[in-house]
Amino acid sequence: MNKSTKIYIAGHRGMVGSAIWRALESKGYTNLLGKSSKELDLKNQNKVNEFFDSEKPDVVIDAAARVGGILANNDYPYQFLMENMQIQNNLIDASLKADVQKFIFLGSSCIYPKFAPQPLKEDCLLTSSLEPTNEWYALAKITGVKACEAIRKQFGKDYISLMPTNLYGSFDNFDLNTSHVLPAMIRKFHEAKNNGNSPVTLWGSGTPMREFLHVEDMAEAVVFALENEFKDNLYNVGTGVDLTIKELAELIQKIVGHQGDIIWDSSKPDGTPRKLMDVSKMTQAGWKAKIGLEEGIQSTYQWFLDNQDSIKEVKI
Ligand SMILES: NC(=O)C1=CN([C@@H]2O[C@H](COP(=O)(O)OP(=O)(O)OC[C@H]3O[C@@H](n4cnc5c(N)ncnc54)[C@H](OP(=O)(O)O)[C@@H]3O)[C@@H](O)[C@H]2O)C=CC1
Ligand SMILES: C[C@H]1O[C@H](OP(=O)(O)OP(=O)(O)OC[C@H]2O[C@@H](n3cnc4c(=O)[nH]c(N)nc43)[C@H](O)[C@@H]2O)[C@@H](O)[C@@H](O)C1=O
Repeated sequence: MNKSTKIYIAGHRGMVGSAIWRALESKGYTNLLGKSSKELDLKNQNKVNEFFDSEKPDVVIDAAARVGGILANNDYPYQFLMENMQIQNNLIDASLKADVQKFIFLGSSCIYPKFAPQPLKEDCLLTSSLEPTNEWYALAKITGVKACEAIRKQFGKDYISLMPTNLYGSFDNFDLNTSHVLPAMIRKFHEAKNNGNSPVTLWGSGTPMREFLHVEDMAEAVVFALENEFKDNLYNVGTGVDLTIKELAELIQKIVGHQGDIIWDSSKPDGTPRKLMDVSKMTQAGWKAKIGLEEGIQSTYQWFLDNQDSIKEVKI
């Protein structure tokens, strides 16, 4: 890919989009384009079409979405379904009309069925029913994958979908109602440590298993996908390693240095029991994750400490 290629990163202020921006900049890409949601609401089809008409990007990376943890997904099904479909439909359709040559769509591991065989292979998509806490978000993401696949099939364009596992890192959302588990645990253990090692309440049973990928690894995967032509439309992106939520809690408790009790609140949902990615397609393509979980949590905790006054708290 030419370093002056015009690349539009939708969602460039988010955790993933900003990491992609930094990764591209550090590799010498000079023609990056981004708009905040205030400057361009991607739910507005007319505005999106006007933006594509005037800017004419060569490449589009879609890291814009309504994103949240298990509770936000469960409590706001309409926003997670509709906003995500609106954003991605407008971006994908405008890209096709504007003759964008390469489009990278970011989905999520929750597109796969709740009880699919582990590790999750790309071809288990649509083989059985979804996890109820996030089926709305998953359905939106599945339609995004299928729209890119349809364009690939019908128009022969290089539109691909990457399915990240659970992500974490700097610029994450630390709002305790809407965040994912890893930033929530960092904040809860940190605040409890500073409160005389008071007990920390976590959600569910602690038995579900999750796989975590550092956002800088995710950004590297996107750059890899940008610079290489993939033969297929759908690729999982993860580490291929998971752990229980209880093990994650003990690791974060150790890193933060909290010494109190952990209480498990069984009134909160567990979600899917396990969603470990089969990452062999990406490995065969030539990409693999580099940042270990303990190292990644340590640097994320350090980032949290350095940015406590300005941490992001997403409200819905
Ligand atoms: N975080 C995770 O664990 C995972 C994330 N993903 C996927 O990665 C992608 C990025 O997620 P992440 O970075 O974590 O999310 P963030 O919430 O950090 O960022 C999302 C970005 O989307 C933008 N956005 C949202 N709505 C609109 C809108 N209506 N118009 C314009 N822009 C909008 C926001 O822009 P602004 O800041 O300007 O408001 C924001 O910068 C998403 O597709 C998500 O589904 C997949 C798996 C796991
Ligand atoms: C990325 C992914 O993210 C979501 O799926 P999820 O993995 O279930 O989400 P999560 O990170 O919020 O929780 C993981 C596990 O952790 C437990 N848990 C314990 N204590 C806290 C806690 O304090 N906060 C949160 N959020 N979870 C907690 C929680 O009960 C669950 O068992 C989907 O939105 C989905 O759409 C999606 O794509």
